[in-house]
Amino acid sequence: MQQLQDLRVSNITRLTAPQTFKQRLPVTEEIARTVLDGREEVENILSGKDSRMLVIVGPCSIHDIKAAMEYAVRLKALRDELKDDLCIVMRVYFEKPRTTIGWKGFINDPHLDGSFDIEHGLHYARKLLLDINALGLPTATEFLDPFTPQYVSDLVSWAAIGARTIESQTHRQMASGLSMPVGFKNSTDGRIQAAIDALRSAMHAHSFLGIDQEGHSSVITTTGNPFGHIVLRGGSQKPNYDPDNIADAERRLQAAHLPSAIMVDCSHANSGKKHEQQANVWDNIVEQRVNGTTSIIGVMIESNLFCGNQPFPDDPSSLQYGVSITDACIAWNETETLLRKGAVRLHEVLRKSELS
Ligand SMILES: O=C[C@H](O)[C@H](O)COP(=O)(O)O
Ligand SMILES: C=C(OP(=O)(O)O)C(=O)O
Repeated sequence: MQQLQDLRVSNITRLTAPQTFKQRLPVTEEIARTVLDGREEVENILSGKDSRMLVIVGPCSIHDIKAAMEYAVRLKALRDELKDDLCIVMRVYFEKPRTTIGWKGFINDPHLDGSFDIEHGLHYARKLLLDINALGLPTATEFLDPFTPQYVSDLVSWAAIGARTIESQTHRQMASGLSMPVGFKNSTDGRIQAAIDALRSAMHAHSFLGIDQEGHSSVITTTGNPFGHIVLRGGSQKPNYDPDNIADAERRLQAAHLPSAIMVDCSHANSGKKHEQQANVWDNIVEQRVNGTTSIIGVMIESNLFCGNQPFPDDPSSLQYGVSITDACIAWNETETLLRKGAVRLHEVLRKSELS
């Protein structure tokens, strides 16, 4: 008999089950409080009970635990300082969806050397999420591989479904079972409708294939996620955060009988992938909010200790510390300045609406 399967599979390595990771790296009471409070803050912003601006900010991707922790310590202090006007959550992205090929993130290849040590990637990712939450700083991530949430989603307060997977039924089903609010990006070509369709799909119950906590192939049945919203990230080399595009998104959401809750990604096609442009997008969004566009509930910013990016290394020891190895980010100093400036501007509006 000729071989019928695995003709193009060179290896299958069994992974440790999610529950074993959780026993090795358990959640403490204090960490659980940070995760749950973070989710509740985001939910309150989405339902209009909390009028602060949600800010998902942090590196395009995590590749160095030490630098990520240094960033987290700084961000926690800024979160506390600006807490009256902004709800700051750290972007902690471990999975990178690629347009064609490229490094697929820290979980897939944590040693940056093509050894694809996913077992350690999951371990270090879980450990970093625990450490960041232990600071009292909630986390945000993109979920890409449908098995990843079983390993780390208990430590995440906001999740994204990215522009490259927004039309995928697998990802919509996954989002329907996630325990935290989820942002759905518009497609890479700029279409908003795919994000709205994803949002509607994820609100519903689904049954699909997945793994359970013991790592067994299982049927997962979900109840649907009521805390979804769209994220405008621009597309086809064009931004989509201007008032006309925001109004168009509001109309489409209303037509679909969905709440008008929109996040704007200051990076990606909204910045033309030029990190210097992110501040302009942020300023524009703050002004739209000040002028009464309450449908804009939050922003995403790609920021790192130092600005710009560097090529994926042949030799990981040659990397510059605190600089992105995926999309270019704004530097920490600029992040602090622009968030402080925006918070002052938003403060007047928040106080006015509280008084009225
Ligand atoms: O956010 C990161 C990138 O924009 C995304 O992973 C796509 O990257 P690529 O087009 O370089 O593959
Ligand atoms: C890949 C990302 O974004 P998008 O899906 O919008 O391209 C990202 O935020 O890292």
